[in-house]
Amino acid sequence: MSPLNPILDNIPTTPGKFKPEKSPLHFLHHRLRLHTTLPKLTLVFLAFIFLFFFLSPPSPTAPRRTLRSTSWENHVKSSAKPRSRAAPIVLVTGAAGFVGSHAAVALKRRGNGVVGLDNFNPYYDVSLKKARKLQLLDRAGVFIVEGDINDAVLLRKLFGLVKFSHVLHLAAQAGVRYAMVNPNSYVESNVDGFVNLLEVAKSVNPQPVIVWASSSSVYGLNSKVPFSEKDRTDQPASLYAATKKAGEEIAHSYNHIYGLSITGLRFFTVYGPWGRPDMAYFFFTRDILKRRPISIYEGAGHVTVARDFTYIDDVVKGCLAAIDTAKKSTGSGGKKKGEAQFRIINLGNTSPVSVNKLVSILEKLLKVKAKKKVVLMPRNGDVPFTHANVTLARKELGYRPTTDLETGLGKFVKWYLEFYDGKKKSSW
Ligand SMILES: O=C(O)[C@H]1O[C@H](OP(=O)(O)OP(=O)(O)OC[C@H]2O[C@@H](n3ccc(=O)[nH]c3=O)[C@H](O)[C@@H]2O)[C@H](O)[C@@H](O)[C@H]1O
Repeated sequence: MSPLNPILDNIPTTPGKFKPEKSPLHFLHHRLRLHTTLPKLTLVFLAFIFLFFFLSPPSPTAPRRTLRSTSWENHVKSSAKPRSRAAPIVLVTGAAGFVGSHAAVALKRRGNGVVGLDNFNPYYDVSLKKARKLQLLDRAGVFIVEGDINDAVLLRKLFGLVKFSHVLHLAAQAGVRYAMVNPNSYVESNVDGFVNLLEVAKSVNPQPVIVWASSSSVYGLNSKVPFSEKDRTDQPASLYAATKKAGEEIAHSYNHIYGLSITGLRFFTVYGPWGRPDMAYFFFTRDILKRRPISIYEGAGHVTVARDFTYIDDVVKGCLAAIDTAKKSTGSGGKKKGEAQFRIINLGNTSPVSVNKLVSILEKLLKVKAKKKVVLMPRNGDVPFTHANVTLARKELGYRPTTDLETGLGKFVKWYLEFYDGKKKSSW
């Protein structure tokens, strides 16, 4: 794991990189030419202390706790300072992710205190996550701690440093199809990690409000459209969907037992600049530009596959409105003091577009004809159709999506061409 906090960049990461013949002990010994036993022993002791503090390997997930640890703590505290006393102070998990980076920047820009947390895992190109950190978060003044939501010690440390009023929990193992490749990663992040976060959140005082990302995939095989929060969600089509649904049930139990105020937002296929390379619109763009064939799924009986593609700025507005409209948690120190708010809200675009149409928009924007292969949708967790009913989002959050797919993809393509051409890095 590479150190991402600039102040910690020069600390050796692995003991194996340390060359004994150039150790501080050797250096001091050589320079001082000590001949008596007592000073030698003192020197050995001092050297041992030095080696212990500076060269002990960090835990794989927690920030490096070295003699300089106060530096990262100070960064956390200063990033958490809101512009005005009444403004929210938000811990954003998954802050180097697609939605997380945009949301953290938007919160900071409007004057909230914001601290990011992200484990920079290699599910997709880590350099894109690092670029989001450098070009979005650092520029906006959001400090990001490299760590994992499964690290309870780190979470408690963060809550000890800052009285977070809200957690915007966006850290997750995303992607529908990858769940067949690495099922355990979904349980680890979306179930274990979420429980770990809620355990810490319920026990601190004051308890923060939790706003978190669920998914349209919980509707699974539901065929009643548009999808309303009242529709059944007990037929997941993928393990990803099952873990998001589990998250909703877990959230309910923590709300019920401990008085945590929790809002789950069901995101519908979010896309836009700085997006995720594992998503179809993103890798279709890469493959069309590289003149590689792309597979367009269709359902049995030539049924068109479609998604309610939702532009990132609309989703971010929904996240911020969820923070602003959430009622406070009622518990303290792990004890419920009264009923707390529990919400589940769709954040979609309300106008599904077929994958065929998505591709034709990309062809127009990229000025390249795609090499299309129409294939039967594999049994890999995909569902044929999503369509959000956002009546509740409008009522609760004042949510009104404003970006159609053509406009949103135009912004994505502009970013994509600048980012990858600018980096002269066309393959990943
Ligand atoms: O809202 C969600 O809950 C999820 O949204 C997203 O999943 P999806 O809606 O499946 O998006 P994405 O993979 O971009 O496929 C888009 C379309 O292209 C079709 N598709 C896909 C691949 C391919 O090769 N061909 C193809 O036609 C495919 O069948 C689909 O119709 C997030 O990844 C997920 O993390 C979760 O947040």
